Amino acid sequence: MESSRKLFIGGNWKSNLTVAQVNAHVNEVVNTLQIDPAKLEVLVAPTTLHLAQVKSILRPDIHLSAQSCSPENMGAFTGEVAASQLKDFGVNWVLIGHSERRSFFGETDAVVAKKVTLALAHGLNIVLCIGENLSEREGGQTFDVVARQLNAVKSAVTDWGKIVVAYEPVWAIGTGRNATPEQAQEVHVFIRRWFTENVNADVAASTRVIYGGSVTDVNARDLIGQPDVDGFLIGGASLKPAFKTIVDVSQA
Ligand SMILES: O=C[C@H](O)COP(=O)(O)O
Repeated sequence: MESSRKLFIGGNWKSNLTVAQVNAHVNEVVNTLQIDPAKLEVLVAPTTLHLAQVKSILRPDIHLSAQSCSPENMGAFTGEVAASQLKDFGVNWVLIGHSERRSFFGETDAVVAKKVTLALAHGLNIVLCIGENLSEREGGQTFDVVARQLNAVKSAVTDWGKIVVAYEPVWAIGTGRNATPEQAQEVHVFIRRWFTENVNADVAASTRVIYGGSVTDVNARDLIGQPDVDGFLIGGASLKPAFKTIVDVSQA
């Protein structure tokens, strides 16, 4: 990355870790990260069940995030946690639109937009996840899919300053097959152009666009070297000591 945008690295723990493992990982890895606050913001997203535990031990300079929020306000919605409840509890970030929510739990673009509306209404910051699946990439539809997913939230977003966009090609998530630096850069440039054409040049220049999909301590350096890759959303490697190495090489 070569810009005035501050780097952003998120660890999405997905549906992983026990209570004991959460304690060990926060104490031994997350809380020992070396973070230059002028250069980098770091976020961790444990399961909803572990938010309280992590909140009680996490370093205050690291953002705590939920992995999802309800598309509805508080009320009779069994199993859901409302954006207002996250905010009330002291969680200021939420991941929205992750491909696992979209593909395994049927979250449509419309549901994603409802969540974005409520999250912003209640003052949350959002990591908005977008990206194409393998057949869409092979069919040459990557830009169409990414544009469709951005168009779906456009009218819901009242403040792009509260949003980090995570480009996560589905075919790269958890597969060990990361996008090449050139593939990531190409889509990030497209996303920035979408901002120029659909929002404005300031938002295009200032919005962080991070990459997710099989990021490791081995490939992070090359990916972060791309001018429009502003950081990472990391799944598997965020559960390991490799997270520390990724943070280190990204700031170097
Ligand atoms: O949210 C994170 C992404 O799904 C990437 O997961 P991964 O690093 O395990 O491929």
